[in-house]
Formats: sequence, C-alpha cells, structure tokens
Amino acid sequence: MAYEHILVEKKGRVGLITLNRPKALNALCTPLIDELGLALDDFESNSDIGAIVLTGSEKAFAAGADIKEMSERDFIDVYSNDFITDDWERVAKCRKPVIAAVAGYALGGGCEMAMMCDFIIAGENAKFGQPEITIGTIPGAGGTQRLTRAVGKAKAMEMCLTGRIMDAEEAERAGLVSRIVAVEELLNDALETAEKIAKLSQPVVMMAKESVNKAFESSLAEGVMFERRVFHSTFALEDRKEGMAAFAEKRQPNFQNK
Ligand SMILES: CC(C)=CC(=O)SCCNC(=O)CCNC(=O)[C@H](O)C(C)(C)COP(=O)(O)OP(=O)(O)OC[C@H]1O[C@@H](n2cnc3c(N)ncnc32)[C@H](O)[C@@H]1OP(=O)(O)O
Repeated sequence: MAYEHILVEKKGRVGLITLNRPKALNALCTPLIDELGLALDDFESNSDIGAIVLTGSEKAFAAGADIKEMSERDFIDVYSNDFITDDWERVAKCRKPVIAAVAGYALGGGCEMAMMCDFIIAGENAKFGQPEITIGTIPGAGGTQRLTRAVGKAKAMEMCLTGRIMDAEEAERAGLVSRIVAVEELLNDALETAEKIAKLSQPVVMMAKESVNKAFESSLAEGVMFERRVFHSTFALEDRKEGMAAFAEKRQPNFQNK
C-alpha cells in the first residue's frame, strides 16, 4: 500500500509509523488520519508484529490538527459529521502496544495523538501543549481528559486555558512521558523498547495493557477485581507455564503466543 502522508516500515517484530508531512510540521489532516488508520489495521492483523512505534520528525511529532483544513468548517458541518471522528481514536483503540516517540512539537491534536499511545518516550527537545484556546477553540481529540488524567488538574487547566507549552523535563516530572532520551537516540530507544515488548507473550501483553487502561475507567475496587480475573486467566495459557518454567530452569522463555 502506498502512503502519502506517513512512512510505514517493519523493523523486526515492530511496526514503525512515521508521520511525514515535514512542510506542515506533520499537521494532522484528514488523509493522514485515514492512512494512519489503515497502517494500524495492517499491523494489528499481522501476527508477526508485536508492538508499534509512532513517531514524527526531529522538529515535530505533530503540530496539531490541520488548522488550514479546519478553518473553513462551520458548526453544522463539524457537528453533523462528528468531527473529530472515531478515526482519530484509532490509536487509542489499538490492542497491540503503541509507543509514541516524540521529538519537537506535540501540540493540540499532536499532543492528543501522543497521549492516545500507551506511553511516550520523549526526546530532549520535546514540547507538549494544548494551544487550541489561542486559536479560539478547545481540544477536541481528548486533550482535556487525557492530559488531566496524566498531569493532574492544575497543570492541565493552566495548559488548556493559556496554551502554555511544557518542555520534556516538566513533562517527565509531571508523569506525561515515561522517559527522556537524547533526540538522536530517540527512535532506536523506542524501537528497542518495542522489540522487548514484542518478544513477550502477546496475549499476556494485551492483558496487561487492558488491565492498566481499566484504571482510567473504573473504581479502584472494580479495577483490582478486573486485574485479578485477568491474572487468573493467564493461568490458562501455555506461555504462563513456559515463562515460570524458564525462570525455574534458568533459561530464556520461548513464548508461543498461546
Ligand atoms: C485536534 C484539534 C481539535 C485541534 C488542534 O490540534 S488545533 C491546532 C493546535 N496547534 C497549534 O495551534 C500549533 C500551530 N503551529 C504553530 O504554532 C507553529 O507552527 C509552531 C509553534 C508549532 C512552529 O512554529 P515555526 O515558526 O517553527 O513554524 P511555522 O512557520 O509556524 O510552521 C511551518 C509550516 O507548518 C505549518 N503548520 C504548523 N502547524 C500547523 C497546523 N497545526 N496546521 C496546519 N499547518 C500548520 C505552517 O503553517 C507553516 O506552513 P506555511 O509556511 O506553508 O504556512
């Protein structure tokens, strides 16, 4: 499949998607979102792929939704067509792990897209923000919700009300990103991290992902019970038996994804 706005590659057991609209700082236009959905569909249906990395350029992960594309739209159009559509949420709905490798600007929809991933590894020059308020609108792809859950009300409110941009160090301190690495090491680091995940038991990885995500949608008691039942279900897998046997026999496990 030929893509115009993204680059799609397989790196071992990892699917790599690079946002590729350099002249527009990877602004997320509709065709790009469509292509991203198709690439994710492909990687999800490919059993050789165990994890996905989503990245941009050194200057920009993505500078937001495409403002020029949005500027002529009116209320009845965006409301009737439910812009921003579920297509934008495709990343969040991916059952395989998705790591965002973010260098440069991750603003507006770019920040929202990064937050839809399972975790963010940031380059030292990463900048996160929800500046929609400065162009007369508000975040529309989950920013007010995911940012608040990630960094708490005070920082999220300040960022959404003023458009203030957070640098990588502040983002790490606030819990928005898991780690900061040098920009030139960012992609390799993300790919190595993804490869590590891809080598594990894929059904167990999915269960772990579902269980962590449950924390955002349930009470503590419900979440703990969900986790326990999923934990119990790992005992139905050959991979669980193999993992524990390999530990006892002091060897590397050989997972079969079943
Ligand atoms: C998801 C929802 C509901 C909403 C949104 O995401 S709204 C968008 C939120 N994002 C922003 O408001 C950021 C907009 N961009 C900027 O403020 C600046 O571009 C910058 C601070 C990220 C970088 O500034 P810099 O001076 O280094 O670069 P520019 O000359 O401004 O940009 C280069 C090139 O890219 C085009 N560009 C940048 N961002 C967008 C965008 N979000 N949509 C469309 N186009 C964008 C910019 O116009 C310029 O292209 P031209 O020279 O051809 O105009």
